[in-house]
Amino acid sequence: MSGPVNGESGVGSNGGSSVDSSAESTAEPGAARFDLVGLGECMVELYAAEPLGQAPALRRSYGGDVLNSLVAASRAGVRTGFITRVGDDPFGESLLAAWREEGVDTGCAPKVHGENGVYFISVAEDGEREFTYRRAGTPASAITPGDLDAAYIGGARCLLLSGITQALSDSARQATLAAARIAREAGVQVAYDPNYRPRLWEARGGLAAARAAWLELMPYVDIVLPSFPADVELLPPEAGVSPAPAAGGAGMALRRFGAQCPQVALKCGADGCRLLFHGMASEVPGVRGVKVVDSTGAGDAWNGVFLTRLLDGAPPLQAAQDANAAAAATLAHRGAIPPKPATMGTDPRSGSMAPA
Ligand SMILES: O=C(O)C(=O)C[C@H](O)[C@H](O)COP(=O)(O)O
Repeated sequence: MSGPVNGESGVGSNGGSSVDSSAESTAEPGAARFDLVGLGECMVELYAAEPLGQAPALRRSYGGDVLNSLVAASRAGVRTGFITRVGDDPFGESLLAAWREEGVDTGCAPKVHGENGVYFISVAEDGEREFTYRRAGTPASAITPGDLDAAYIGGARCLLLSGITQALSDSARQATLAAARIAREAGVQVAYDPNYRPRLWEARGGLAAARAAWLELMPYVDIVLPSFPADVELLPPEAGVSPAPAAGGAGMALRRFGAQCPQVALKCGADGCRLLFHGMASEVPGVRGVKVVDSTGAGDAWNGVFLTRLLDGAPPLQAAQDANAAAAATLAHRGAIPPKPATMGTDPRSGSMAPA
């Protein structure tokens, strides 16, 4: 299965399933219960306009890469579900309520005993974010393959996985792999954002462990959604290629990711993104003139809208343009998830999305 990046719908397959209208698809879009389900952890999010150590008060929201993408996808009009575990502390119920309010199904997000993770956002002058985590031993990080419901995953058209979930614990890494296998078996497309977070991998074997987690998952991945240059580090070293992530630029990175997966969408921050779908390369410039308040969640919104548009049948180029607009809208707000009305129009299927 192949198609030009700016031509026919481009969600193909890495030797397995497909969610587009092509003949290989085993799951009829109409028959699926969900369009997009994701596995991960959502945390309580705390941030302030001032440097964290000087802020007299912090604002509370919530965020977690996969969940952020599901919210963006849900707002863009597809049916979503979140697979996780939620702590029964004072935040648990409000997390579940917030996700439901966004239209994200919580049927596979049981409330269990324990404390939910927390993360703090520090923002540099240019809007670039840094996270401080309090998430060791959280209920979500203790998820195991035994927590997965094969029918839930099999009832979706696409499954979104993340390297952050793999970094949480050994059982969460195994659950990520098990979910991918279930999806492959059921003919469900697998999308994967490697989202390399060195700080999360520190206690678990560092880059070598992160790379091993990436390598074990890739055979099941139909579409990979890395960021440049951060995620380039995960690629196995190549003879003659400098190990510096930015060496060779985004073009070289795209080629190297393309050697691992037939469909690559490489997010390049302010420069937009590059696509490599079945050998067809393309570049989509970012939205110009955006004042970056906080870059948190931009990549996740990008993933959610890109996948939504592909699931809608849009060509990858169009999907990427809409995803760039959604990411730009996110940059204008503090926190991972921007306020609902400011993000996009009420009828997302009717055309383009409007940045705030
Ligand atoms: O770091 C984690 O574990 C989280 O999930 C918290 C954040 O909400 C996302 O990381 C934001 O992701 P970006 O879209 O890449 O800014």
